[in-house]
Amino acid sequence: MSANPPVITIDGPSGSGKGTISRMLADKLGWYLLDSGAIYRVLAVASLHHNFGPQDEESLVALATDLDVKFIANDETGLTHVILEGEDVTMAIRTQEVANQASKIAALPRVREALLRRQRAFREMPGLVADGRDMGTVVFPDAEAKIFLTASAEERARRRFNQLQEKGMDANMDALVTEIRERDERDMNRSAAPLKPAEGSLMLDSTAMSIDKVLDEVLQYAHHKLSA
Ligand SMILES: Nc1ncnc2c1ncn2[C@@H]1O[C@H](COP(=O)(O)OP(=O)(O)OP(=O)(O)O)[C@@H](O)[C@H]1O
Ligand SMILES: Nc1ccn([C@H]2C[C@H](O)[C@@H](COP(=O)(O)O)O2)c(=O)n1
Repeated sequence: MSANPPVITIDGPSGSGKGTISRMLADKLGWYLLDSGAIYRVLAVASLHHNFGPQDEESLVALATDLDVKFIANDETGLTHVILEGEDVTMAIRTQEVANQASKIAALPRVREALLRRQRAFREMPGLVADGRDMGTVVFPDAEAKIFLTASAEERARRRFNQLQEKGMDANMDALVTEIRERDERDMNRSAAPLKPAEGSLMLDSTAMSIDKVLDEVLQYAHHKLSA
C-alpha cells in the first residue's frame, strides 16, 4: 500500500447518487468523506453574497483562496453543518440557484486550481471517500479505487423531484430534466477538469438499481481493489 492514506473516488453527474453512496461507503469503512460539490456550492453562495458573477474571475479566485468555511459533523443527527463566514449555510447551499451558479464558476480553471489544496487536505488516515466530478481524474489521480456513477437524465430528474416534494417544495419534472441536461452539458464540456470517467474506473449505471444494490457492487469492488 502507498504511504498516502487510501482514497476511493466516486464521480458522476448530478443526481446519479454519488453523495448517497459516498456517505454510506465512508460509514461502512469508517473513513473520512469529501463532498467536493459542497465546496463549489459554498463558493457559489459566497459569490452571491459578495455580488461576484462568473465573469469576475479575479475576485472569485481571491474568494476561493481565502474561503472562510468550516464543515462541522453533528454525530447525533448525522448531518454535516456547513459554516460560511460564521453563518450556517447547510440548507442554503442546496438550492437550484446555487447549484447552477456553482456549475458556472466551477468552469473557471483558476478557481478550480485555488480549491485543489483545500480538497486534498481531506486525505487522512484511515482513508477518504471523495465525491465529485474530477476526483479520480484531477484531485486524486493516484486513488486506490475509482468509480463513475451515472443514471439517465429522466431518472435523475425523478429523484430530484421526489427529494423536493419530500421537503414540501414545488417542483416541475420538465424544468428539472432541462436543468439537469444544461448542467451536464456545462460540467462535461468545460475545458478545465471536465466531468468524465477516470481511466480504469468501475462504470455503474444506477438507472434501474436500488441504492442497496449500488452500495453492494461498490463495496465488492472497493474490497477487491484495496486487497490487491
Ligand atoms: N439508486 C438509486 N435509486 C433511487 N434513488 C436514488 C438512488 N441513488 C440515489 N437516489 C436518491 O436520489 C437523490 C439524489 O441522490 P444524491 O444526492 O446522492 O445524488 P448526487 O449524485 O450526489 O447529486 P448532486 O451531485 O446533485 O449532489 C437522493 O434523494 C437519493 O436518495
Ligand atoms: N468536483 C467537483 C464538484 C462539483 N463541481 C461543480 C459542478 C456541479 O454542477 C456543482 C455542484 O456540485 P454537486 O453538489 O451537485 O455535486 O459544482 C465540480 O465542478 N467539481
